[in-house]
Order: sequence, then C-alpha cells, then structure tokens
Amino acid sequence: MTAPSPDDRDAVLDLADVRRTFGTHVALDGVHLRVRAGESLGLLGPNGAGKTTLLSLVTGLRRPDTGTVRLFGGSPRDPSTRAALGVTPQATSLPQALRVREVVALVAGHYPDPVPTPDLLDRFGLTRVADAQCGGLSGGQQRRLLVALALVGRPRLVVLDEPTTGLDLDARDVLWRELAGYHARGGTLLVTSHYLPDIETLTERLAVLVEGRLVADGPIGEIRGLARIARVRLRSDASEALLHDLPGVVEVVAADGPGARGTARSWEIRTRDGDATVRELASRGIPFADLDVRPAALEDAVRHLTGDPR
Ligand SMILES: Nc1ncnc2c1ncn2[C@@H]1O[C@H](COP(=O)(O)OP(=O)(O)OP(=O)(O)O)[C@@H](O)[C@H]1O
Repeated sequence: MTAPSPDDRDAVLDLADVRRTFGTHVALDGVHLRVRAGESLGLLGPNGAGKTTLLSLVTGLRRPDTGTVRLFGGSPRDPSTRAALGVTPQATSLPQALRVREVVALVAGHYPDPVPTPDLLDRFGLTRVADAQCGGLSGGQQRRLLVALALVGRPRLVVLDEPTTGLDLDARDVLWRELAGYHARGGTLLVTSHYLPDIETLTERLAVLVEGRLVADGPIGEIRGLARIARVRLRSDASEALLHDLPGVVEVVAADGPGARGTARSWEIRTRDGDATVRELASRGIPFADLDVRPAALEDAVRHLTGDPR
C-alpha cells in the first residue's frame, strides 16, 4: 500500500470519478472534486446541474452508482464519520412545540464541545426569539436557526445548499458574517448558491457544474479569467451594428431607452477583448464619451461557462 500524499491527508472531502443516475437520467458523471481543510468552495450551476445530488452524496444520504466519496478519509454513510460534518436539518424536522433555546441545547447535547447556546443565539440574532416555539418563527428566523444548528458542534466541514434563498438582506448578512467567521477560524465550507456576489465574498474557490459534469474548478479569479469577458460601457451615437462589428464583441445592449437619431446613447458592450474593442473604436474615429471598462462580473463569467445566453 502506498503512503498517502500530503494532499490526501489534507483532504476533508474527496470525490473520485463519481457517477449517479436516477433511472435513465445521469445526474452526475465523471466528477472529481477534492476539498482540503480550511478551504471555502462555492458550487455553482444552473437548475438541475446536480448540485443537490452531489451534496446528498457528501452527506451520506445517497450513494454514487460508481466512483468513491470519502469524507474525512471515511465513508459518509458511516454516522461516526458524519459527526464532524455540519449540515442544516430540514425545516420540517424542527420540533414545532419546542422553544428555540431548547432545540439548540438538544442538538448541542450530541457534541463533545458545542458552542454555548447563548453565544450561538446571539451570533445568529436569535436571542430575542430564544423562548419562542419553533413553530412560531418567521421563515428567515427559521433558516437562521437551521444554519446555527449546523455550526453548534464546531464541525470540520459545513455543507450548505442555497442557504440564503428567500432571506432578506439583514438575515443574509448575519448568515454570511457567521459563515465567514467560521471559515476564518479554520473551518471548511462547501456552499451552493445562485447569488453569485455571496460566493464572491465567502468562497475563494469555485466549482461549476453543468449537466452533471464539472466544467470549471479553480480560484475565483481564474474562473473569471476563463470566461474572458469584459464589460465596456460608453456613450456614443454609433449604431448597434457598428459596435457589434468591433473586435471581440459578443453582445451590445442599449443601456437607456431608444435615442433620437444622431444623439449619443449609453451602451453596454460585452467583449472577449476589452482592449482591442476600445482600440478599434478609437482608431475608426468613432466619437464616444464616459468610457468605463471592467472585467466581467462573476455572473457573466459563469453564464458564459454554463452556456446561459442571458
Ligand atoms: N430523486 C430523484 N429522482 C429522479 N430524478 C432526480 C432526483 N433527484 C434529482 N433528480 C434529477 O437529477 C438532476 C440533478 O438534480 P439536482 O437536484 O441535483 O440539481 P441542482 O443542481 O441541485 O438543481 P437546483 O439548482 O434546481 O436545485 C435533475 O435533472 C433532477 O431532475
């Protein structure tokens, strides 16, 4: 038997050539993914890409058809392996008649060194509702409680599926602040989200799933570079067709309403080569003003990678 490499020893999670089908539908295929201790990985992909299926393999709810999933070096199906895993329970599994502080204490009782209940409630902004019954919580309060429960046992890895969907901005901020704190203290995170700015602030690495396959995996900056899309904004009386004809341009959108003939309009141009686009604009003597060139927002990069034409 060969000795494990340092990489293997560091791996908190290791998926090797994983395939999972549902009947004839292939939900995951040929997925290799390794998450090391202290990493924060964002898993992105369009609806139906296989994100939830992947998380269900990591949390031991399902098995792969072929390939292997190792969690902390063991099987995620083994309850003792899952003891160091933080997951949010299903909202429906919250005992409706128990008070918030009772539920936290109940879950904390399963761990050797839990976060003290008052601390956890305070950090998640739940102190005010500590004596409320779970059944009476608002949707946002309930979601905050569920994520708090994922952190109560000081897990080595926290896995969250779309944790901020449906949350208001305050609740979202509380949640991201707590997850960022957990990560800053050395915790490992695997988070799926459709809200890309969240991923940008919370995760350093991005894996993109499309139709069950990982199409990209790397540092966020690198993924953005993969898409190589820049946004050029300017005002010009040039026609849409003329702007479209510039080198590198993939899309031209009028950023204001229809302008009167001959008046300058605001345009947003998506281009694979911002420099070449602007150089050509200038060399053709096309008048323009208010030029603003920026790298693609992460949304654009991922849309480009996932083939979403929006
Ligand atoms: N229990 C199941 N039975 C049959 N098909 C399933 C089952 N679970 C998932 N699928 C299918 O597998 C594919 C991947 O689904 P999954 O829920 O993992 O995607 P997702 O990326 O999480 O999507 P979303 O962003 O919409 O939550 C989808 O086509 C889905 O319809």
